[in-house]
Amino acid sequence: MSSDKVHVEHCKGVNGLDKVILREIRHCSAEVYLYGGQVTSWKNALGEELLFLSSKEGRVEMIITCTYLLIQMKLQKLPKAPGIHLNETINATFRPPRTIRGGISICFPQAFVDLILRSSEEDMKIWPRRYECRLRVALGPTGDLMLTSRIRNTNTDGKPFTFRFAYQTYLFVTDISEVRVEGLETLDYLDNLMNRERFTEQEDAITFESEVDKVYLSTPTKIAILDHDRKRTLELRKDGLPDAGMQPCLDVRLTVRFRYFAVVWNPWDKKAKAMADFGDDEYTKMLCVEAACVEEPINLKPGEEWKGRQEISAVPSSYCSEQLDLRRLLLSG
Ligand SMILES: O=P(O)(O)OC[C@H]1O[C@H](O)[C@H](O)[C@@H](O)[C@@H]1O
Repeated sequence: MSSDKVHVEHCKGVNGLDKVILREIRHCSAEVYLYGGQVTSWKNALGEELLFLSSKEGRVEMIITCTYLLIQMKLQKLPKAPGIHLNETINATFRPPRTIRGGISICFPQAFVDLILRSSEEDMKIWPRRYECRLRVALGPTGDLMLTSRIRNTNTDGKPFTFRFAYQTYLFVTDISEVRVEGLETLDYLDNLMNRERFTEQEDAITFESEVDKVYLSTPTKIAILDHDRKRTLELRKDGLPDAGMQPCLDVRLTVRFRYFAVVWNPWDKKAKAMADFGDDEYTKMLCVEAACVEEPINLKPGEEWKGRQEISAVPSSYCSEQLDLRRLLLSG
């Protein structure tokens, strides 16, 4: 790719670890490390960071292989549109879906990176299942951050396996006491701080005054996180997928709607102090809102593949939800 078109860049990050930077045309950006496939940065067009990263070093965990292989980096272009040609003497050949070389091509980029993680022999000792885990991290045309995961059972012994999944998304907020979460009101939740007992949310919107660790059930397709101080709303969507389905043949795709679960977590002051990889006051600057399948594990037979997806967009809080929908409709129409 020539330098004026570089929207995806593979480079070295902290401690020489490989990372990929995605840049969208209005200068929104996202960074993803091959180590863990972890998205460590997502910035809007003003260069403001929208994700939270702890200032402390993380813990050492016994985990299965966590360095993904980079399999594809792409600047996706719309097909170059055939124009209206008044001069019939031109001799180029136009034949959709082939592109037309010359004239003015309209490029509408959507940069993405595809990563893959496969079980190694070492992993088999810890979790004796063969799998292929694919992750696509993409920036949408308006700077939305889109994550798509596909997990495939590649067991050769005919055995199914089960797993749980979450996009543990640490959002940066200006001041947690000024944050509201909308879309989860009146829903049932399991409270992790009360032995996963089931309650019904009584508040009109969720606000934060103490530690929260809840798993909301049957959640809607959209959850809004309103950051009052920054006058910004983060909209998390976890739908837009075909219905869940299983077919009696190999190579089926299972699509699970993340709408069923959403984890909302903030450790608050005491737990923050007790966490070695978290600054004492950093709880005021973050909120975890996670699209997850944590209650019912996902079951995959050999050859089956599960797909999950999460999208987040950042918009000024002055947009009301109808305007959001209208804007999205106009952009997609
Ligand atoms: O420390 P970690 O394993 O990364 O988990 C951090 C937090 O993640 C989730 O949000 C869970 O609901 C919490 O119970 C947990 O404390």
